[in-house]
Amino acid sequence: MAQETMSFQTEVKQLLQLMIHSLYSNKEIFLRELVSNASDAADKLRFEAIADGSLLENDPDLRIRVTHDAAARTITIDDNGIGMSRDEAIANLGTIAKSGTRDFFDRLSGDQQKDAALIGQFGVGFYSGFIVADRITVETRRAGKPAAEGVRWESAGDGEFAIETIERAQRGTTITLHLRADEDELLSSWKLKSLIQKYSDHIALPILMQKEEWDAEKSEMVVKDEFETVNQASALWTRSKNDIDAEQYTSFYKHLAHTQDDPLAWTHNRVEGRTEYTQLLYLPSKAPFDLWDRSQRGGLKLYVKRVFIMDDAEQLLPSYLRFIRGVVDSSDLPLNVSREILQESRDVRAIRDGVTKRVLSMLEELAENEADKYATFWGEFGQVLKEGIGEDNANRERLAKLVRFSSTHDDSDAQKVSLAEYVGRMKESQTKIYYVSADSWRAARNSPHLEVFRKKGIEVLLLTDRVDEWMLSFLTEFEGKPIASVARGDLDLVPDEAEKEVQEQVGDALKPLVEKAKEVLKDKAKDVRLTFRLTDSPSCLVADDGAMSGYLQRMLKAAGQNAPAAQPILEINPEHPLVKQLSADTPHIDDWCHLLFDQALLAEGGSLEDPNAYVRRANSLLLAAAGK
Ligand SMILES: Nc1ncnc2c1ncn2[C@@H]1O[C@H](COP(=O)(O)OP(=O)(O)OP(=O)(O)O)[C@@H](O)[C@H]1O
Repeated sequence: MAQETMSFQTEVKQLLQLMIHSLYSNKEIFLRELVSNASDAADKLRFEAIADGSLLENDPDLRIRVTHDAAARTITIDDNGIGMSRDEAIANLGTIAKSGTRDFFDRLSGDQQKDAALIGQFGVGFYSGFIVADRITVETRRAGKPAAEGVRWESAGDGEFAIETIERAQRGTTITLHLRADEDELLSSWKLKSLIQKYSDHIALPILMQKEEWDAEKSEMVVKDEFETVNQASALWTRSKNDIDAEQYTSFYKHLAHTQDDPLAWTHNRVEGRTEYTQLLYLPSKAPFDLWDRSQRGGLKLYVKRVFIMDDAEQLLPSYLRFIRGVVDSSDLPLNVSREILQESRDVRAIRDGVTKRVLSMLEELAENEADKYATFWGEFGQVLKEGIGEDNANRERLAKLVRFSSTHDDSDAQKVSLAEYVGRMKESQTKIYYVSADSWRAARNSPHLEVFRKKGIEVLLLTDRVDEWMLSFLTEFEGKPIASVARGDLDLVPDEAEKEVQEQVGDALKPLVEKAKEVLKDKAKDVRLTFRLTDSPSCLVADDGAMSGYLQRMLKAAGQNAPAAQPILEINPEHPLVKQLSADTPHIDDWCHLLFDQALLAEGGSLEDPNAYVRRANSLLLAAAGK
C-alpha cells in the first residue's frame, strides 16, 4: 500500500508541544519510556503465546536491543515483542487512547517536575521520544502476521505522521530516533548504558548493547557486532532481599507506578505454605489524581511464575488499600487465569488476606518508628484507610490503631492523635471517648458543644472528613471505651455535688420556661431541656441517643440520599445572660424560643428552613430591646 499521511489527534499535538518545551530538563526519561514499552510488548507476547505457541515463531528469546549510529545520528530501540498491525500503529501512535487525556491537560501545573511526573501517569510515554528527536521512525510487525504486513510509521512530531506497509521479516518493533541537532551527547555507548542502568536496570528482559573494545591502533573505542546484556535482567522481586539495594527498589517502584516520586516504604517477602507467592508492595508518597474514584481500577500487577498476567488486579487488594502499588507473583494460579477466575479463587483470597496483613504491618511499623513518614502517609491516604474500618471486619481493631484525628489537645488541624494516645490522656472519671463532627476544622473547634469539655479539661476529637461519621458507625468503641458524639444524647459528665445542687435549683426555677419552649417548638424540636454543657452559647442542638446527628443528616442529604428526618433536642444554657432574662411570660417569648433554636442550628453549620422568619423575629426583638 502506498504511503499515507495522517493527522495526529489534537491532544497529541498539544502534548507534543508541551513535551518538547517543558520536559526538556527531564529529557533522559525518553529511554526509560521506550524501553518500558518494549518490555510491555514482550510481556504481551509471552502472555498471548501461552494460548498460541506459534506466535513465538523461531525467535523465542525475548530481548531488547539498544544501538546507536554516530554517523547517521540515530538511536534505535528494537524489541521482538508483540509488535503492531497497521491499525494498531495508527491508533496507538496517533492518538492518546486513554480517557484521562482531558484530565491530563487540566492538571498541568506549569511546574516541570510535576508535569513530567504526570506524563507517565497518563500513559503518553512514546511521544517523549520527540524531546530528543526531530523525527521518529517506527518499523513493526504484529506477531503472527506475515512478513508482507510490516508497517513503517514516521513523523517529525509536527502534527502529521506517514504510514505505509512494508516487508518486514522480524517480528516486533524497531524505533529509530533521529536526534535533534544538540543531542550528540546521547551518541555514546557509555551514556546510553548509564541511562539504562539508572532507569531500566530492573526490567526483567535482557537489554542488549553492542560490545565496545579499546582499539590500540586507532586509539579509540570500537563497536563490535557482538551484543552483551547491560541490565540485571531478572525480575527484581525474584531476587533475594539481600541482593537488592534501596536505589534498585526505588527505581523499580518508579517504573511500576509511573512516577518520579520516591516511595515512602516497601515490603518484600516470599510466602510459603498452602498458597505460595512472592509479594513486593510499595507505599507511595503521593496520592494519584484519581484516588477518589472508587471505580478506578487500582492494585497490583499479577504475575504467575514470572509471566506477566495482568495490571491492576484489584482482587488482590481490598478497595481501601487501592493506593498500594506492587507485584504479586503466584506459583499456584493457572497461567490462563482471568479476572472472573480471580474472583472465585481460594488462592486469590489467601493472597488478598496475606497482602492486607503485610500492608498493615508495614503501616504499623511506620507509625511506630517513622512518625514523619507516617504523617505524610496519613495526609495523603488517611481518608481512604478509614474506609477499611467499615469494610474490613477482620482487621478493624488493627485499623482503629492506625487512624489519626485532630483534637482539642494540640489545637491543630493536623490529624495526629491516635485513639490509644487519647485513651492514655483520659481523665480518671471519664468513661467515653468524645468527638464532635463538622464541615471544617474551624467549625468543629468552635462548636458550642465543646464548651463544657473545655471547662472540664476533657479532650475531644475534631472530625471533619466526610467518611468520619460513617466510619464511626462501625467503630463504636476502642479498648472497651465507647466512642461518643458530644452532640448526641445525655452526657455522662458527672457533675460534682455543688454543681448538682445548683443545677437542681436552676432546673426548678426554669421549668415553666422549658415547658413553654417545648410547646412553641413542638414542630421543630423533639424535646427541650436545660443543659450545663454550654458556657458561652445560649443554646445548642443535640441528637437523641441512637439518632443521626444533624451533621450526618445534612451530609447524606447533600449526597442525594434520603436521610430519615429526626428532630433534634434543643438544650438551653440557664447560665447564659440572655436566658437569664427570659421566663415563660416574657413579652414575645414565642419569638425568643424560635431564636434560641435557629441560632443553635446556625452555630452547628445547619441552614434555616425559613431564613426570612428568622430575620423578621430577630428584628422585632431588637426593636423591642431598643424600646421602639
Ligand atoms: N515497542 C512497542 N511494541 C508494541 N506496541 C507498542 C510499543 N510501544 C508502544 N506501543 C503501543 O503504543 C501504545 C502507546 O504507548 P505509550 O507509551 O504512548 O503509552 P502506554 O505504554 O500505553 O502508557 P504508559 O507509558 O503509561 O505505559 C502502547 O499502549 C502500545 O499499545
